[in-house]
Amino acid sequence: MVVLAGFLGSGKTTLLNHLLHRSGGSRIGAVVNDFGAVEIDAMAVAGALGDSTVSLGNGCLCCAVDASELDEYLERLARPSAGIDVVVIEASGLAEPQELVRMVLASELPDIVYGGLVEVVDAAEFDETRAAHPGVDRHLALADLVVVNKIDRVDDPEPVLKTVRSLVDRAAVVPATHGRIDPEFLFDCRPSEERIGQLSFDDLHREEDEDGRHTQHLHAGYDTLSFVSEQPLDPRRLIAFLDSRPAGLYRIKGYVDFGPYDTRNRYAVHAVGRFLRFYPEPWPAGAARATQLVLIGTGLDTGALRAELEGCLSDGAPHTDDEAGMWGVLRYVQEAEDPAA
Ligand SMILES: Nc1nc2c(ncn2[C@@H]2O[C@H](COP(=O)(O)OP(=O)(O)OP(=O)(O)O)[C@@H](O)[C@H]2O)c(=O)[nH]1
Repeated sequence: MVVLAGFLGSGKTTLLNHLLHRSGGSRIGAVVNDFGAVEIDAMAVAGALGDSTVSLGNGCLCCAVDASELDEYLERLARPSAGIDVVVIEASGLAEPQELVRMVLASELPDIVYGGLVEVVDAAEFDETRAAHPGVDRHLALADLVVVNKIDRVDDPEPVLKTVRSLVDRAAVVPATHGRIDPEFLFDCRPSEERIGQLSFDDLHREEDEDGRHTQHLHAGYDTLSFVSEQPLDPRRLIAFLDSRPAGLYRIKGYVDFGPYDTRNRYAVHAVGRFLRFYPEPWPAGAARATQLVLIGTGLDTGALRAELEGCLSDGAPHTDDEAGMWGVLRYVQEAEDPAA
């Protein structure tokens, strides 16, 4: 069992998808823990995994009451007939990794072996994330492997790599772009006995008891908004909304239906801090045409945001004379970018 954690939008799902495509002979199962009522992450990996994905849906895995709940999911993936070698638990971007590690260590399933904590870091947003959330340092100190992702977004990766190395406790620090790390590296990443000692149940409980379980979780101060609509969105209105998004709105993910503006494709959307990208992809056969978005941030007026998103709904006007309607969106589509390549 490998626990995959990292702050919102750092690239956990991207890394998981890379592992799924490059795992060689190993079979990988995944437990996807999303934050928000719409299971965007589960949708993003489901195609690649089929029956080997378990999605925990709404809520946060680190707040699950006990390990037995997790065991229920793991049992499905760990049974020999599933033929799965490695299970990756992708934590929501706001999860507390030590809670997840504690739950894996507490698993009563005989076949479950804890295989380490992988933390993904967004190299481009690292300084700001740390400044806003000092808890991130604590997470890095617990990690067995730190993937410093999005190296392509920084001019000089050395300063961030140096800072990360100063925060880890013997963990390997690997720079990466689009989560492309050697899977062998990750699967071999077993914690030494010393590390298990460091992450003993006692230590983890102690931390929990002293500080209170929920109050210090990263997600305690976060607002989330899930927006679902079967009515397509108007591309110009959505771009106007995104261009003026409030600073506290740190993360947006999901799929957008632009209706008649592009009947063939849905548009996966990712905003992380200042970063915004659309990824058009053909609608999967049989998929319901709908927009599904999750917005996460601090100090959000979720009622006002919902109203603004409702204001982005298309009024159904024909667009035949409006070829330029999608230009704003296409500005944020990157050509020939294939995260899985
Ligand atoms: N430029 C660049 N973008 C990346 C890289 N890795 C991931 N991304 C993009 O960053 C965005 C967020 O990636 P995800 O993999 O969804 O991040 P996540 O950590 O699973 O996000 P949460 O589930 O919200 O915590 C997507 O638009 C990715 O395509 C990278 O190395 N470079």
